[in-house]
Amino acid sequence: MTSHSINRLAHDDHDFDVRLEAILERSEGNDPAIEGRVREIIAGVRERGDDALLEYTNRYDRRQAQLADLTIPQAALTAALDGLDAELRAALQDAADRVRRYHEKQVQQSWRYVDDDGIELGQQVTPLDRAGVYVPGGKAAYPSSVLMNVIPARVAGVGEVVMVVPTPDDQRNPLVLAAAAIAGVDRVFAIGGAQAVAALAYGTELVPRVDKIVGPGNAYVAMAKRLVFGRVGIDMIAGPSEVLIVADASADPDWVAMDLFAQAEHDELASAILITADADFAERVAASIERLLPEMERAEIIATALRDNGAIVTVADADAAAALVNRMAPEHLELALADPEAFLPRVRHAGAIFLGHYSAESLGDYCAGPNHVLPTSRTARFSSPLGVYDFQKRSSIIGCNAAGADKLAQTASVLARGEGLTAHARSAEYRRKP
Ligand SMILES: NC(=O)c1ccc[n+]([C@@H]2O[C@H](COP(=O)([O-])OP(=O)(O)OC[C@H]3O[C@@H](n4cnc5c(N)ncnc54)[C@H](O)[C@@H]3O)[C@@H](O)[C@H]2O)c1
Ligand SMILES: N[C@H](CO)Cc1c[nH]c[nH+]1
Ligand SMILES: [Zn+2]
Repeated sequence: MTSHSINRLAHDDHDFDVRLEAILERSEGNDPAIEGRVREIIAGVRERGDDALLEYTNRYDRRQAQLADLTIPQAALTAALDGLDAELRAALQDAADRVRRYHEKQVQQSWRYVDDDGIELGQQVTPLDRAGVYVPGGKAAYPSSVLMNVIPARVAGVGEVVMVVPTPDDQRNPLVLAAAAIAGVDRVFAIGGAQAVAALAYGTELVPRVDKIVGPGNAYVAMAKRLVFGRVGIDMIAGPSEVLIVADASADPDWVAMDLFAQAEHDELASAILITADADFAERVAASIERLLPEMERAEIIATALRDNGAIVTVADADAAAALVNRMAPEHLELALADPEAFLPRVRHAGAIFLGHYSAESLGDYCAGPNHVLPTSRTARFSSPLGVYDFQKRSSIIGCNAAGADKLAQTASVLARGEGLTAHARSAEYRRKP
């Protein structure tokens, strides 16, 4: 064992399952203490509106704000964009263009058809009236998350896009504001955490109530979204970042180590796991980790994340690797393999899949085009990347003529009487031919 920085597991260890589950669970964020605090914050905002919003903002973001400071005016967004260094502005614009082009392919259209009985059926697609976008900002600023959240909403045709972003220590991030200008946000509030989610869900005098809240965030944000779901829609639970890399000896150990670091540097709760069937390659990645870690600017965060939620797992073969991938249902899956296409059909659960040595997750995080807001904590088993479809709703369309209604009413009245619902039955029977 050359590595002290990351957990080492072998699939045939007697305690493999227990250790793996412990590692995976740690980053799931189901801490009862967090739930208790978030419930309190939500109740505070519901009951005391802006007073509570301001109080929690000053407490948790270490601010000395007045209520007026919680609104970031459009002029500040434009000024941030105008003040941006040319290279940064071009990069933001390039990323925005790529993200828009990808998401335009996701637009769902309304459709209709006439069935054999002359009944017109269909689905009408409409955008949300108002969406709330959470942009994380506690430990790092995420202009890329502004683009990833707002552009699909705009492509869907959402009426109003309201963005919230925490502003710790009263420091606004100009790149985040510039991204909001490029993406076309309608209103921005300098608030974050559970209090921002509660304000968007219930509305306060300052913050308008939205129909759906989207966007990633830390354990407080994820818990708040869970708790307001039903009152408003939510996209998914997108918590701390995760990467799972399946690699063989054709991969460069330094590239693999850096890709693990890239997600570990987000957060102490981030998860970074390598699976390989090559024990010698596992040793080489472990050595790369030891050598490269001290060079990292965020070495402390990376070291904690690797120690708590990181692992190098050695398995017998590709079948065992595939079974583990689907069990972990990772947010990001890198297939750093000589033949990634051969492995791809085995993958059933993953938020985003990166094929081959050149498809680094970091490229997808910023600018490849697909969304970087992805299901975490194994929710890729039932949930998908954020997309235009999250901002569109569907209404069913049913249009009967007299002949079609006569046909349907026969079936409907029989079933309604079977259910003992006579008003339903008679309503249907009125539509029958005399
Ligand atoms: N899945 C994705 O697409 C994606 C993208 C970017 C970032 N992320 C993840 O988002 C997360 C961002 O987390 P972050 O912390 O940097 O920013 P954040 O905006 O999610 O959280 C900051 C807020 O947390 C609240 N908070 C912090 N400590 C608290 C406490 N003790 N009690 C109550 N509230 C508290 C504060 O209100 C603060 O405003 C990271 O885990 C990162 O991995 C995910
Ligand atoms: N890896 C994060 C979650 O998908 C996205 C991100 C933003 N900036 C850098 N990375
Ligand atoms: Zn990232």
